[in-house]
Amino acid sequence: MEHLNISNLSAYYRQLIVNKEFLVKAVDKVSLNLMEGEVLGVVGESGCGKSTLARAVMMNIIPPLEYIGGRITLTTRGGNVLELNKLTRNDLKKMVWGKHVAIVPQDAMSALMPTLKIKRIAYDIVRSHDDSVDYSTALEALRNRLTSLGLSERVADMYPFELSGGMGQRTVIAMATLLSPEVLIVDEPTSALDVLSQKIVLKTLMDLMKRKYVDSMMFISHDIATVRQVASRIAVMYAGKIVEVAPTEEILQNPLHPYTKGLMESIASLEPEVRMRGIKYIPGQPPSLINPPSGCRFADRCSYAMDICRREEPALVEVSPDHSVACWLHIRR
Ligand SMILES: Nc1ncnc2c1ncn2[C@@H]1O[C@H](COP(=O)(O)OP(=O)(O)OP(=O)(O)O)[C@@H](O)[C@H]1O
Repeated sequence: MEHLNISNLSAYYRQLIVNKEFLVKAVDKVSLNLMEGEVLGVVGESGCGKSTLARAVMMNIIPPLEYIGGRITLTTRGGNVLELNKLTRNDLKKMVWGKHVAIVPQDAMSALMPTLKIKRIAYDIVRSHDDSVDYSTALEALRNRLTSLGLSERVADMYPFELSGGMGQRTVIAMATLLSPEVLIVDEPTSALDVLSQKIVLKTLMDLMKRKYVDSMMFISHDIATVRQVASRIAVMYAGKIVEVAPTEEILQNPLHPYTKGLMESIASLEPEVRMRGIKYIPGQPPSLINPPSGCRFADRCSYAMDICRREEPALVEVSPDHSVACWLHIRR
């Protein structure tokens, strides 16, 4: 079953620079889908639009971000189809967020109210999606969820600052998925953690899938080495666009887009700095998203660039089963 279908999604930031308005095309005509049982990794370097994509998929559009166009459909376990881009913010809050699609944003832990205990925060989260739930039901659900994910139920009585980085992240994940949504989006869930905590958080995420607390996951990270451990498919994002999507092993063994190739080479590097930054192997910078080039956005950094690459934008095309790429080297004209 396809839980999420994203088609031609665009979301731009409206920015005022010296009294002149500009649009930052952070997510530009992105199409992706998410199947039941899969973890889709979304990778790309800092600033390519990953967090904006997460917000746009949820339709959590707050100025200066604007929804420009595209369709996001979510199919529930019961087979209902919700078109998220057609719902009001209030409907999304009541009917969709937390219940059918949840997000653990970047730095989620630091966004929690430090003066409230975890149980109170969890109750507020549940109530914002379903105001018929009473406090003791929510608390029992939280305790059960914490223990089934290997956390002590005592966590419920703690304040956010009492939790270590890894434990805090696992608690945030448990709270975000308390209502067992079909889709979970996690944005850089392990970036700020030490290696051991990273492993434990990844295990918690996999446990969520195994126990069917969530049915599918979008795992956003700049770090392919982490993504490859959990994702069944990987989508590579560059300058607001998806440039390649394929099953994890396929994209690791046979990357087609020159940008993806650069990213893959970086995983093999012995230098931690190169592994972290990913794209150091490819000279140059990504283009400005205010006025991106009209052809392929990677053309200026690409050693294979041809005339057409600077003239026309390549569409994301399936070149072999399940393997799509947006690159003129691989698209038949
Ligand atoms: N509030 C904002 N106003 C204007 N531009 C923004 C705003 N937030 C982000 N951007 C721009 O949108 C683009 C995409 O940013 P986004 O945070 O989605 O990227 P990212 O891939 O998630 O990067 P990172 O991993 O560093 O968070 C960047 O060029 C960024 O500068």
